[in-house]
Amino acid sequence: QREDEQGEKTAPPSHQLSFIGARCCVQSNKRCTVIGGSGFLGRHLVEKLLERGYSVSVFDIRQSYELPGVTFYQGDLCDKRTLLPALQDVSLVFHCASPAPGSDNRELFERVNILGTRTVIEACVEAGVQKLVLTSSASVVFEGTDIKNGREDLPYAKKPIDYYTQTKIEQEKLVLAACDTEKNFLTVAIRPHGIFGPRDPQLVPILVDTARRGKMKFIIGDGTNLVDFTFVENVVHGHILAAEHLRPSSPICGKPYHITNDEPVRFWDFMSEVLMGLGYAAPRYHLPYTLVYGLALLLWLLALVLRPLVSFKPTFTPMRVALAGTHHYYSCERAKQDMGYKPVIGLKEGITLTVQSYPHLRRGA
Ligand SMILES: NC(=O)C1=CN([C@@H]2O[C@H](COP(=O)(O)OP(=O)(O)OC[C@H]3O[C@@H](n4cnc5c(N)ncnc54)[C@H](O)[C@@H]3O)[C@@H](O)[C@H]2O)C=CC1
Ligand SMILES: CC(C)CCC[C@@H](C)[C@H]1CC[C@H]2C3=C(CC[C@]12C)[C@@]1(C)CCC(=O)C[C@@H]1CC3
Repeated sequence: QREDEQGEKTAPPSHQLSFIGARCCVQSNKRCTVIGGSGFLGRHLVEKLLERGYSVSVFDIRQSYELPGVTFYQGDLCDKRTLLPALQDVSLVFHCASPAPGSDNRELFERVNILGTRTVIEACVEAGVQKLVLTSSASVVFEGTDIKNGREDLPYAKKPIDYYTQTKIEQEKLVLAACDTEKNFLTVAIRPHGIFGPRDPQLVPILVDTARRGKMKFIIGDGTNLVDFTFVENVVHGHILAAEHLRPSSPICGKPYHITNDEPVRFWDFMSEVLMGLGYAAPRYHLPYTLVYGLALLLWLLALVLRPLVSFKPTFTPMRVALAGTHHYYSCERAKQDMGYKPVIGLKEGITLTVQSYPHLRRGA
């Protein structure tokens, strides 16, 4: 093990890692914990970290898989006592836990994303963790109107489109404000957008379910709006780059970074390609954006009023309609400059890999 100019333990070149990793223990600066590691992004991150010679622990409210070499800690991140054991002797923590965006449960979002993140920061400091990488979201600046090539200096949304976004804003502010080079506690926030890939529980399953119910016939608006969809491996790559560039002298300390595929695509072309890849027809008929948004708002209000009596979940929520009918794509120039980010998988290849990974969602399966 070597030491760099900051006195930090550094890893040997990556070709040595598998050899050393196979034979003995992993260096202390390669011990990390992934909070939310049972989830879609979390599990992909865990797999890549293992591949790169890290020793990985997972902290999550549920355990969704087993992997040799991964220690699981099950618990709620809002509870510091259960969280602390998962952070012992760890120098790096990834925080990618959140309630699902579709849950519309204000109390839950506030508890987990705001109070819980405060707890994560306190626990990291108490346990002597040196680096915290947060999975934020590019949506923290999205208010339901067009964003074209948005950079990180856009202001946070003043009117966030839902509780998920509102609490992701607070979460990001907390983590970035906690960055303290004097105390050697360094933080950074990664803002991905529209993550897709194998095992995604959201985008493709919701899309297929909507198609199977015969509701995927319409294009909201004129269909030319450009959006970022980011293949999960690129998001993982951005997280690992951020962790490895996080040093006291680095420009990335305390900053947010957009991580995208850097290939904005028409929202409806992307949806059509996924649908057709799985054997479903692409949507064809156009509906005016304002009409659909108004209807979605009405349905959402109705669901809210009727909640004590009946529970129903509309497919076309105002949030989904806004995401489907506006431009929202982001520049990842800052990540390219400060940490040499470049997507590792192109959009076309990402779509192919994703479609292939869902044989059970194919038409007729
Ligand atoms: N999926 C997407 O398109 C995008 C996701 N993100 C962010 O990426 C992160 C990961 O998202 P996904 O992997 O898609 O979601 P996911 O739902 O698959 O994973 C989230 C994980 O957090 C865990 N979790 C939730 N509450 C917890 C609690 N109280 N204590 C411990 N663990 C808890 C869940 O059990 C789950 O395993 C989230 O922070 C999300 O906000 C950001 C941008 C886009
Ligand atoms: C029914 C159809 C009109 C739309 C089906 C696809 C949608 C489920 C997805 C399209 C864009 C996605 C997206 C997210 C969730 C899934 C979609 C709405 C996020 C809200 C997930 C969390 C984030 O941080 C931002 C994402 C933006 C894009």
